[in-house]
Amino acid sequence: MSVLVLGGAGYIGSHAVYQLIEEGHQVIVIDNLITGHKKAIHKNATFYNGDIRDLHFLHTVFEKEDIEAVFHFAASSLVGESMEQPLNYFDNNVYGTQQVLKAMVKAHVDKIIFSSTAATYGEPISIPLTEDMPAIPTSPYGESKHMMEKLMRWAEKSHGIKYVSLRYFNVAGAKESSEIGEDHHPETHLIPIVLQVALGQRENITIFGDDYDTSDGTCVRDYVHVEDLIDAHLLAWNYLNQGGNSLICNLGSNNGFSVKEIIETARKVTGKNIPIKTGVRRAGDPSKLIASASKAQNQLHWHPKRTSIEKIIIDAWNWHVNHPNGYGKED
Ligand SMILES: NC(=O)c1ccc[n+]([C@@H]2O[C@H](COP(=O)([O-])OP(=O)(O)OC[C@H]3O[C@@H](n4cnc5c(N)ncnc54)[C@H](O)[C@@H]3O)[C@@H](O)[C@H]2O)c1
Ligand SMILES: O=c1ccn([C@@H]2O[C@H](COP(=O)(O)OP(=O)(O)O[C@H]3O[C@H](CO)[C@H](O)[C@H](O)[C@H]3O)[C@@H](O)[C@H]2O)c(=O)[nH]1
Repeated sequence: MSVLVLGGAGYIGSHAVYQLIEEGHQVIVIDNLITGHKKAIHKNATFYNGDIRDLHFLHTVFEKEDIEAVFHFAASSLVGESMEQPLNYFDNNVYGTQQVLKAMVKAHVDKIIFSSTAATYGEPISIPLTEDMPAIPTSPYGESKHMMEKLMRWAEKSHGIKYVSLRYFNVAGAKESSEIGEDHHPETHLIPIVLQVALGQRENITIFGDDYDTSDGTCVRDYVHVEDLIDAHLLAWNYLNQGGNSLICNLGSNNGFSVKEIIETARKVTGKNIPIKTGVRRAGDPSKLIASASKAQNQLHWHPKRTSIEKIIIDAWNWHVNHPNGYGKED
């Protein structure tokens, strides 16, 4: 039997595909390559180029392949873009997931592991964030992910589909072997941008606000290594296979780093002087996001192994040095 990875050509999905194949699983990938890269897909995966909103296409894949579980990474995921194009975000993320669930019902596939986000919480009422805190998203992106969680809940009640919704905090790093890594156009995430400055591809990094109520005035985030994150997905799948109930879980480290601390660590790792500029706050940025990771530890037995911020930045740096133009030109 096979695992179906939706969005398996993207940054996080491609790491899931590699890890699943390395652990001996058969993998089917669906991706429309809107932000993903064909070259990021493991050569032993079976690839279908298509859109999760196309129900007829999904039925064809589910009929052809013997699928036992779905790992769902396919989504639009930029907070700022979602503020400008809210309806596109609901279309791709909510309608897309609805079609996936319909196809699963028809094909009698009853397990899904799904990418959610810390953006579902909105402004934190206290730190660290626990899963029982209210979800009051401040962007259409966060709202769309919260709606996806609600779709799952009702699909479980009526159709028995079990899910684990993993609320990622800030995902960073790359596969230790540097075969795959992060390549977004445009890039908006802090760590890859800082490393592009170190590589000489950008002149400086603009810090979005240094007047927050944090130790050095810059925003604090909880960074998780992409490979640790994928470990949690495999554990979540195992948990469902053992009869576990559907679950919503944070994936973070209980630990936060400020923007300035990230830049300082990147200077040490790369040995480069990374020039900074201080800019205004970015709309919608909460000052501090730190996860309580207790639920993932207790329920999934998730114990991340690559928690030092140096390790996360070293692996990201190795990817950038070995692939200065990312995946380069597509075939
Ligand atoms: N990167 C982060 O820090 C972060 C944090 C929280 C949650 N997430 C979530 O994790 C998931 C993966 O994020 P990522 O950073 O790898 O993003 P990404 O853009 O690199 O990957 C998404 C993949 O899904 C594909 N895709 C998008 N819409 C599709 C559709 N309609 N049909 C088929 N394929 C489609 C894209 O082509 C791409 O390959 C997303 O759901 C995102 O919301 C990411
Ligand atoms: O050029 C930059 C880019 C980012 N930042 C700052 O760096 C921090 C991290 O920003 P990222 O864009 O890397 O990440 P976000 O925290 O905004 O968001 C990420 O994590 C969230 C959950 O915590 C969501 O899931 C979202 O999808 C994902 O992109 C923020 O304070 C941001 O203001 C800068 O100062 N300059």
